[in-house]
Amino acid sequence: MAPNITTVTDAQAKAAGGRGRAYVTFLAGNGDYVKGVVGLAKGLRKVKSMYPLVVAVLPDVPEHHRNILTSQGCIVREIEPVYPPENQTQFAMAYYVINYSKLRIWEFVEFSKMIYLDGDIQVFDNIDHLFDLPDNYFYAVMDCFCEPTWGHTLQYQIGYCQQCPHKVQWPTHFGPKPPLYFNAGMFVYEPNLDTYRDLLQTVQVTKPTSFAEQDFLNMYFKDKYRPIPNVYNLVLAMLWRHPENVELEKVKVVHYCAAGSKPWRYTGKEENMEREDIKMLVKKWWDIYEDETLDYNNPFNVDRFTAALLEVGEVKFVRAPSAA
Ligand SMILES: O=c1ccn([C@@H]2O[C@H](COP(=O)(O)OP(=O)(O)O)[C@@H](O)[C@H]2O)c(=O)[nH]1
Ligand SMILES: OC[C@H]1O[C@H](O[C@@H]2[C@@H](O)[C@H](O)[C@@H](O)[C@H](O)[C@@H]2O)[C@H](O)[C@@H](O)[C@H]1O
Ligand SMILES: [Mn+2]
Repeated sequence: MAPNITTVTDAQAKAAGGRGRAYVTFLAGNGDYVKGVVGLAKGLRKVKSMYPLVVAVLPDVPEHHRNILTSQGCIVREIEPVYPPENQTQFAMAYYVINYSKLRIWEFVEFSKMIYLDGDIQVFDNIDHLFDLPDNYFYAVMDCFCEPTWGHTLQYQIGYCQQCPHKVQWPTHFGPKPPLYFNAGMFVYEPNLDTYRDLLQTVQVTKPTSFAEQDFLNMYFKDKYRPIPNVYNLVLAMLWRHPENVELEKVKVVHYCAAGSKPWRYTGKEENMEREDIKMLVKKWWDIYEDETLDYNNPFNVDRFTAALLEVGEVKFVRAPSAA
């Protein structure tokens, strides 16, 4: 079984000399998103991240999926679902209703700082330095409003997008420009029990909207949000909506959120999916997913892992005599 993380209070953690750092993702259901999380775990290993990957799993994630994640070195943590109040909202995607459960990750106070990554994200360059960003803010990449999934909004209807605010100006008679809006597939945050309790209480008195927990988090962290460069979360639609804002060779994190772009389901049939850059990014994901040298229990990795620990002198490894 995965190591059990005990929840410590902030005071206890501070007394113990502070808390750790980790990446965290979210997994729901018994479907194929587990492949996304395995790919993410291997991608973080490939870029030699120093920090573990915690996977917050809903109760409906089957044992054998949890075992796969543990065998890939993930820390698997079961969470209870979070449901929004009864509502008539038409979510942009019906399944978005389960994404409110992401809010449970504010309870992981055994860690001082975490980077949340969707399961359909891959990290192609080391981003550990983001953990050193100043505390007390919420860091994420700005989203784009140009996809039809935004069809219900004024921004989309007048062609306004924060990624190119000078192309179509926000009409003054519409009132103040909308605050900067982030994509909630990747963000840097600090777990905190007071914030956690307030998030859960606030969600129950907030009318759900199209982008579910993403809209909610944007409303909740409006005053703490600080944008970080697009290279930390390339929302794929940027490739055809704002190519002038993308330098593909500099991109560190790719978010496979465009319709038809999930690598483990890719057919190339949906709109924009036949693009050469999409095909290249999907192949890059598969190259990592299928690379056995990146498996956690691969002898190559275990030796490297042992060497790293020995180097920092944290543990004394005494090789057991081989059973053979
Ligand atoms: O059936 C599902 C749907 C979503 N997710 C998780 O919820 C995140 C957000 O959903 P998704 O990435 O599909 O939303 P998008 O970014 O494509 O709008 C996923 O990345 C997964 O981590 C999951 O585990 N199982
Ligand atoms: O539950 C709401 C989701 O909203 C966001 O996805 C959207 C958003 O990025 C739109 O801007 C795109 O047009 C769309 O394709 C994409 O699915 C987050 O990526 C996801 O983690 C999750 O919060
Ligand atoms: Mn996503």
